[in-house]
Amino acid sequence: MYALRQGRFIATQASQVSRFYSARYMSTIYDKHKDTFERFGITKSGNKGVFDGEWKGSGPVIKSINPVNNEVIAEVISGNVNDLNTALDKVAEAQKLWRDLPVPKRGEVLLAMRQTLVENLEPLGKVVALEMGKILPEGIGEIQEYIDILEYALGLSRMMKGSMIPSERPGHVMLETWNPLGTVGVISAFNFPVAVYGWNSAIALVTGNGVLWKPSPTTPLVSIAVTRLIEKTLRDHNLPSALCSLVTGGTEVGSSLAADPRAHVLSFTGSTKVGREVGQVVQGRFGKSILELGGNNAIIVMEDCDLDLAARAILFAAVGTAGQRCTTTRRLIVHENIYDTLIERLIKAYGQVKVGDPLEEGVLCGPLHTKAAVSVYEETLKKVQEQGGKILFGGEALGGNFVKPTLTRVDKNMEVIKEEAFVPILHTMTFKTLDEAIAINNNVAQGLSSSIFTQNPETIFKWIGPAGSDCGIINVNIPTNGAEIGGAFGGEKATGGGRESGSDSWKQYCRRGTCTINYSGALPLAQGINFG
Ligand SMILES: NC(=O)c1ccc[n+]([C@@H]2O[C@H](COP(=O)([O-])OP(=O)(O)OC[C@H]3O[C@@H](n4cnc5c(N)ncnc54)[C@H](O)[C@@H]3O)[C@@H](O)[C@H]2O)c1
Repeated sequence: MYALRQGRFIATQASQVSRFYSARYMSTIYDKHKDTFERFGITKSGNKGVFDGEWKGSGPVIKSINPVNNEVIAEVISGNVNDLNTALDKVAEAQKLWRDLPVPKRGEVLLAMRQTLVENLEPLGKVVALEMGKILPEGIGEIQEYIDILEYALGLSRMMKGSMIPSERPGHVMLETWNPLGTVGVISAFNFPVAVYGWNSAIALVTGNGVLWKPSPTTPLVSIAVTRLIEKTLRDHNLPSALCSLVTGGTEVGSSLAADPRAHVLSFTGSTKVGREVGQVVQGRFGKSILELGGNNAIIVMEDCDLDLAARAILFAAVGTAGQRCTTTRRLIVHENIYDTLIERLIKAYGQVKVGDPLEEGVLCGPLHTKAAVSVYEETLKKVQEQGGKILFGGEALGGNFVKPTLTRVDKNMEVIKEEAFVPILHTMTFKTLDEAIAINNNVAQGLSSSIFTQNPETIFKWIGPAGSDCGIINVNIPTNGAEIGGAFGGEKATGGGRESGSDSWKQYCRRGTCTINYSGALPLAQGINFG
């Protein structure tokens, strides 16, 4: 029965995918979306990928590739280490002016940036979809996230406060101040080519810092588009536009930025492998790092849950963004009594998923970002089978960068499920007791996001308590993805320990000053020490 359904699914998918190559993409992507690119001053070639108050670029030419058909969209002259050096000096110069603005005045500038993004919401979302490969609603959602965090930062501009601390000495006052650190270097990953910059830059700016952005080398166009909008806003406010500088490029520029003491905070989003190196380099120079690294997120499904709700949540969390979110659900831990029922529903739901052009309505799963990711998909499934697991649904590359979202049946001890494969593969397994389920959830190196589906309050409080999930994000009755900007975002263990966005994450972008002011005219010492 399943085989039959699966067979029909493969045929439909294959015909859909081949249509992309033949009809839809005969004209070049750039020409087809010329108006959108021209709106941001992006041409087919010769785009300058460095901004430090002026547009330039002395590094190698990099190509932005459309993941739907691997056609070059446009070329960018990236930056090199010299460009980075100059840009870091320019940001530092601009920051001197910015740090002296009263914080609510900084908030006004952020409000204007928000307005510019609102006016460009759809076109920017489209550039994300074209360059990264995520579906259009998610591309637009990413820009919306940037808008949301700017609103949050505007609120912060009236609320970032220090505290008064009781002093043990008479006639003394102790207080805490929060001042900017200087420059925040942002190195971002391909999968959130705008939102990661938004989360960091909005908070870095409201706290009085300048920002230097090194985006993923595979998504340079949208970083140019965003920087142009920010540049205009800063100029409109008579502020030095180098405050938000950009240096596109690859490993060389990234590693130089990590090593440079002029980047007082280095916010790195990417793989655990690279993040481990970056973290050590920044620590070696006593800089501050915010590390947002890989995840291996699980959903636990308890017997007492609302199964409809769980099934719907799992589908989008595992298949959305073609499995290329740091918070994608990669492991499904299901109570043994409901496993068969849930898997049957999921297989049915997976059969309805439309894989295809991210700009087409109704498509839920776009292509993988690169061809190399297709090999990761195939190799992971090979390992599943070698280690004794089974493929329950999917398991096929569909041509180009397209793959079929896949469900596997694995044992909780298999090595393959300990790795983060950045593709739409969901490993399913069973458990008997809550303790066992929590142990499985925690038994991986990564600690980003986790969820439980249950209606039992005791289970909920155990899950969020000291013997519960060891992740930074601990959800109940919602999936592992879909974080709101109001909370602190980030994870433990090999996810790096960083926190971004809401709550008190803003403090990471600040120098904390503990100030003791003596107005007594005498000199009493702390701890009652008397030197006579
Ligand atoms: N935790 C989070 O918030 C979060 C969010 C998004 C993505 N991610 C993770 O990012 C990964 C996918 O993104 P990716 O493939 O772009 O990651 P990646 O590690 O390959 O690259 C990330 C960035 O690091 C740069 N880089 C590469 N080598 C460097 C070096 N030696 N020094 C400094 N910079 C260097 C790259 O040019 C890129 O800009 C996944 O593991 C995903 O889980 C995590």
